[in-house]
Amino acid sequence: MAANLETKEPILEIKGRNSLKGEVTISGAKNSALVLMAGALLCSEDCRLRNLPSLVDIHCMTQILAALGVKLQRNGDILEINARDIGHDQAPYELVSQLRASFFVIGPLLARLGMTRVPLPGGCAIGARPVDLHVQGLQAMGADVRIEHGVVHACVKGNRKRLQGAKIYLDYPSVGATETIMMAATLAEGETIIENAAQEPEIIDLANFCRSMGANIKGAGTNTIVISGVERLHSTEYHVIPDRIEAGTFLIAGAITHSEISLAPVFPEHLASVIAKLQAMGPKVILEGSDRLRLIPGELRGTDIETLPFPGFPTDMQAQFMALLTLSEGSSVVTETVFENRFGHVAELQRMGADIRVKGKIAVVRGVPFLSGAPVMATDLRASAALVLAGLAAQGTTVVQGLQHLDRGYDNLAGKLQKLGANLRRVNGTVSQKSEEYSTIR
Ligand SMILES: CC(=O)N[C@H]1[C@@H](OP(=O)(O)OP(=O)(O)OC[C@H]2O[C@@H](n3ccc(=O)[nH]c3=O)[C@H](O)[C@@H]2O)O[C@H](CO)[C@@H](O)[C@@H]1O
Ligand SMILES: C=C(OP(=O)(O)O)C(=O)O
Repeated sequence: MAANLETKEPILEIKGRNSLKGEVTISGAKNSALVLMAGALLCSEDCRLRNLPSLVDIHCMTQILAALGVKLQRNGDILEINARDIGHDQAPYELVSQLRASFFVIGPLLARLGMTRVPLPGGCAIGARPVDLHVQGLQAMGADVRIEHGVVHACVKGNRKRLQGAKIYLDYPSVGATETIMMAATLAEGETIIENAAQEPEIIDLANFCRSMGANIKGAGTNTIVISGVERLHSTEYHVIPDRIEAGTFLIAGAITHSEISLAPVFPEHLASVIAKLQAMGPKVILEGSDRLRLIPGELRGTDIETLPFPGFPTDMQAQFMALLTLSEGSSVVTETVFENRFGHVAELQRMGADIRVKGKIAVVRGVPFLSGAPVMATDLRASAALVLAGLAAQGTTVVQGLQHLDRGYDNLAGKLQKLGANLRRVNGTVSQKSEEYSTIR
């Protein structure tokens, strides 16, 4: 029990074992919106992004663009961006250090200005996360790149004004490196071919966004992307795709609480591996119309999961699935192949009674009959979601700390769960175990 927990940080108190009901609206995709905001730097005319989620990461990216001299205006889920006058070539360290996607400004800034300086990025502490593939790609396109005091300095070599098209093979299909090279190549001279490119839906969204501004990009969504550089891009209005990871998190919320819920809008093809694994465990996922999913709960059986680049099972869903596996019958093996340090949630799930053993990149989960509420600390974004999910199913009260991680990437997760009937509340400051202020228990 989390009795009389004293904390000044905001926390989430969850009373578990409530069933959920109803429909949840899925917000725009964080990882798409962030890279599209960087992509807007490629264009000197107005860009309007619709369906932007409300997240700390988005706010932070807005501040980075503003610090570069970009004019921005947000109205609800719409963001107007005008990057005609980029006044600074250096992105500010205090902001860039807070999120990984901040580094993605390097490609567009280099393509637009011929030079730029971008500090090494932050983001979830889930591995070393180097930027060597981004750097090698830019170098192949004729950039001089050096790293000094944690800042990447890049400029177009010699007296050329534009980057040059190149054939680039990625040693690993890195999402970020594919995006950096794609954006840089959009305004380069000649043709760029990216081989072993990432195939994530966010790559297709970036290609569609750039195309809507007049870029010439083919093959996005396959492992070979061909970009023919153009001299300039024009104004656009663009709708961000739904967040497949938020959708996956809600599917698990339904499965772990044995509740029937539906979610929309979603692109079901973005969730194919997640749906396949859920169905292998017992619940059913039904497609209604073209963009609504209904989760029908079922008895939970363990299954094995291996994270892989898209279309494989997403690393950004591994922690949430692990929460579900802790309550599933039998043993499951979870193999994390994308990031070398993405098991931060394990120790916290163990505090709630989960039976998990970790060796290197493999975790063996043996299902237990129940989890018990406990005070737990989120170590990164998806770990925080996993703890919330575990809390929804646990007996008693779970108190999740470290909400700065959750706020980076989930648009009002607590509010959306509350609307579905979850018994939770967010508290800023000191908390005790008293429960009068909880929402009504069904
Ligand atoms: C803001 C954003 O979009 N974040 C997503 C993006 O992160 P991000 O773009 O950082 O992920 P990458 O695909 O680049 O990283 C995958 C692997 O490649 C390695 N690597 C990457 C780049 C590089 O230059 N050198 C290198 O070795 C990384 O350390 C990691 O082990 O894709 C990940 C993989 O789907 C997701 O988990 C993140 O949510
Ligand atoms: C790892 C993630 O984000 P980032 O790359 O921004 O750290 C994530 O979205 O799960």
